[in-house]
Amino acid sequence: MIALPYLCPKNIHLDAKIKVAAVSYLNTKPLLYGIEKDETLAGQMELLLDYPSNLAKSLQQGTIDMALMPVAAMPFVPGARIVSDYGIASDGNVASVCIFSQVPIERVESVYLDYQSRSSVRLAKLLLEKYWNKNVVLRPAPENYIEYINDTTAGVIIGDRALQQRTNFEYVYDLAEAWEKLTGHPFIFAAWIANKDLPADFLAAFNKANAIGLNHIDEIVAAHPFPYYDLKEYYTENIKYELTPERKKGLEQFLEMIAE
Ligand SMILES: C=C(O[C@@H]1C=C(C(=O)O)C=C[C@H]1O)C(=O)O
Repeated sequence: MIALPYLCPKNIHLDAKIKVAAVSYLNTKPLLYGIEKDETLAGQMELLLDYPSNLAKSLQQGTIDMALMPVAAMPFVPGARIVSDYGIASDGNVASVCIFSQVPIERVESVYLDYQSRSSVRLAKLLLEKYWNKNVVLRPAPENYIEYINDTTAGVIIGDRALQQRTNFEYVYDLAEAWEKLTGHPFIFAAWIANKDLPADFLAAFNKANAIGLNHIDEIVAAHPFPYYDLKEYYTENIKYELTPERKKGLEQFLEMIAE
């Protein structure tokens, strides 16, 4: 039989770009710096931005191929695997993942859970129970929920909005710091995750490109004026980008604890 390569559906897919989705917050800018500048990668992939809970949904639904996905969603995405050495982590004191409250945690009776998050809301539930020993009402958050954080109702807020809210509340409880106190481990919030095999050469180039921005932090800070928080401190002290063995131990423990 004569092979007709131009009719083979496989060849059509050769032209399809790999759909990669990243977190749309400031915390991800250093990882994207090198990726966006790399012309070879740009030719191979399409970059989309969204908030974390939507990234998990898109990977689960198969509308994207790879995402900087919240690790708490891993058990719900069949075939999910970490495909890079970079992600969004913290060794304690992440600054942008906190429970915000106008009363001390001892008096909190209910907590709104940020609809944009998967990892931090799961972490908050775990910490309220095991670190603060509290039994509170957990509330799904409407879009404008920050307005309703008052009195004995607290709220988990993540990302840029959390950095903006730090001076608006009497009490700010950092969840990576509480996790570190509870377990002695760092915390990984999100990692580059795929649920299918992707070309090894693409993944290798993608991995390398992640590291480039980490050597250009001053330039990235200058390109993103942000009056609410010192981004240099955020990128160098609060967020940790390398998925080191020590940080992966924290991830392993988190996944074990949420599976219980
Ligand atoms: C530190 C952060 O890490 C994140 C928190 C996530 C989550 O809670 O699901 C997911 C991705 C990261 O953006 C943050 O957003 O502030």
